[in-house]
Amino acid sequence: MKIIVVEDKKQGGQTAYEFFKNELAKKNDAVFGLATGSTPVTTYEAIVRSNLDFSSSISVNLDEYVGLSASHPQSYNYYMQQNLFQYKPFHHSYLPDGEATDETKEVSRYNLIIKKNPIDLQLLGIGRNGHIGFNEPGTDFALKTHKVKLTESTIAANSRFFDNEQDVPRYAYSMGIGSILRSKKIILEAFGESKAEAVKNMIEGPVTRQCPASVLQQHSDVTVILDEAAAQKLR
Ligand SMILES: N[C@@H]1[C@@H](O)[C@H](O)[C@@H](COP(=O)(O)O)O[C@@H]1O
Repeated sequence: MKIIVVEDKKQGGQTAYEFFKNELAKKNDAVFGLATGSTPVTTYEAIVRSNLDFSSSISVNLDEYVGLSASHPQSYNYYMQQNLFQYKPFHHSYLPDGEATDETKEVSRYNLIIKKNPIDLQLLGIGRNGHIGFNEPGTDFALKTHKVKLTESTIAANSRFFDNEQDVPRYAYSMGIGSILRSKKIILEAFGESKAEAVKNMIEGPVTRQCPASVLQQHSDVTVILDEAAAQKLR
């Protein structure tokens, strides 16, 4: 793993943006794996400020809450529209459908999309408990897309985006770790003290299902972008 420590999340976003720029320069029809949450916001801001053109590229998002429509303000579909797609449209953008009525079909549909569109550059954040996407502690590393029961700690952490904790969906669809690991290049961003423990476990801890992000130690091209606060527990 390569580790880059930046001054703040704005600089972190700029650093991640460079990866997008380099990928597009190699291949204008590249496939980008995209993430949501507060962490990638500065990356999307840097992309929006730039002249990068994604109109020949594909995006595939990591996850979506089960039960939320694409127009729900807390859905990840909505987040992507607001933060990126309205300014930088892709040739095609894929996300799981939170309102799918047949869950088994939805999982197969999404797996087929990932199979047909191998990810060149995957952007990741990390949960306070070490989750990536919505792959919570204990998840089998071989899994592809699956429906996840969110842990209490994730529900509590994500409740800040909702009016109250009761409104946070209890389930999500998530790309599995097996699929994430097949991305050619991965960048993971983490900002702030609340991520320091998960970052330490990811980088210095054993590879264990208890910290899903630790599996990234087994991938050959991972860059971790941290601010000082997120890096503070590293040796
Ligand atoms: N499913 C998302 C993840 O993809 C994200 O990386 C993580 C951290 O979120 P944040 O960036 O808001 O701290 O939690 C969420 O639950």
